[in-house]
Amino acid sequence: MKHWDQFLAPYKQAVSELKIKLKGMRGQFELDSSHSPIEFVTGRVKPIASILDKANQKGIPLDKLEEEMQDIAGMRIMCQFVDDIHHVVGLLRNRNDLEIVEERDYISHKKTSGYRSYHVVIRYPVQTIHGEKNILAEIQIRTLAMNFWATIEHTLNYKYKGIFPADIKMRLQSAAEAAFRLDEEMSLIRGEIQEAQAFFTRNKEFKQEEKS
Ligand SMILES: Nc1nc2c(ncn2[C@@H]2O[C@H](COP(=O)(O)OP(=O)(O)OP(=O)(O)O)[C@@H](O)[C@H]2O)c(=O)[nH]1
Ligand SMILES: Nc1ncnc2c1ncn2[C@@H]1O[C@H](COP(=O)(O)OP(=O)(O)OP(=O)(O)O)[C@@H](O)[C@H]1O
Repeated sequence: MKHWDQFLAPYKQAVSELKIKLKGMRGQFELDSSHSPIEFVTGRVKPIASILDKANQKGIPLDKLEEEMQDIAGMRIMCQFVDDIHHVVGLLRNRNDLEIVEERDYISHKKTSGYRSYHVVIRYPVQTIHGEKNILAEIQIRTLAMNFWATIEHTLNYKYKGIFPADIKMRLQSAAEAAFRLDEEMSLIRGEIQEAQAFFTRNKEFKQEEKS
C-alpha cells in the first residue's frame, strides 16, 4: 500500500497543479471580459483497481506503467462549442510548462461506439523533494454535449461490462449523432449566445457595484 502511495504521489500532485493552471486560464478570460473556451475542468488519478484491470487487459507489466499507461493522471476540459476545443488545444500547444507527446482527434474520427473528444497526451514535470519527475497525463477536451453522452455511455458500460445489447448500442450511436447535431446547431447561433452571456456578465457586475 505504501508502494502505491509513493507511486501515485507525483500523479496526484500533477492533477492538483493542472487543475489550478487550467481553471486559472478560465479566470484569465473572465478578467479580459472575453469568451472563455473553457467551461469547466475536472481531473482524477486513476483508481488502483482500474490501473490493475487496464494493465491486465493491455498486457502492460507493472514496472512499465510509467511509460505505457498514459491516463494515470487524467484531466478533462469541457467547452461550450466545438471551435472552443481547437482554441484550447492551441493554448496547450503554446504552453512551456508541459510538452505534448500525442494528439488523438476523436472528433473528426469518432470511435465506433459514437464517442467524440479530442485527446492530448502530455509530458508534465513534477517538482519533488528528490528532484524533477516527468510523468505522462491525458487531457480529454470535449463539448458539454459530448461529455453528457460519454458520461451516460460510461455508466451503461459498467452495467453491461462493455458488451451492449444490439438495441442499446444502436440507440447510443444515434444519441451520439444527436449530441453532435446539437453542437452544430449551437455553433450556428454562437454569436447570439455569446452576446447574451456578455450581457448577463455586465449586468451582474453592475448590480454588484451598486450593492457595494
Ligand atoms: N464513455 C466513453 N469513453 C471513452 C470511449 N473511448 C475512449 N474513452 C475515454 O478515453 C480514454 C481512452 O482513450 P483512448 O484514446 O481510446 O486510449 P487507448 O489507450 O487507445 O484506449 P483505452 O484502453 O480505452 O484507454 C478512456 O479511458 C475513456 O476515458 C468510449 O467509447 N466511451
Ligand atoms: N482524463 C480524465 N479526466 C477526468 N476524469 C476522467 C478521465 N478519464 C477518466 N475519468 C473518469 O474517472 C473515473 C474512473 O476512471 P477510469 O480510469 O476507471 O475510467 P476509464 O476512463 O473508463 O478507464 P479505462 O481506460 O481503464 O477504461 C470515471 O468516472 C471516468 O469517467
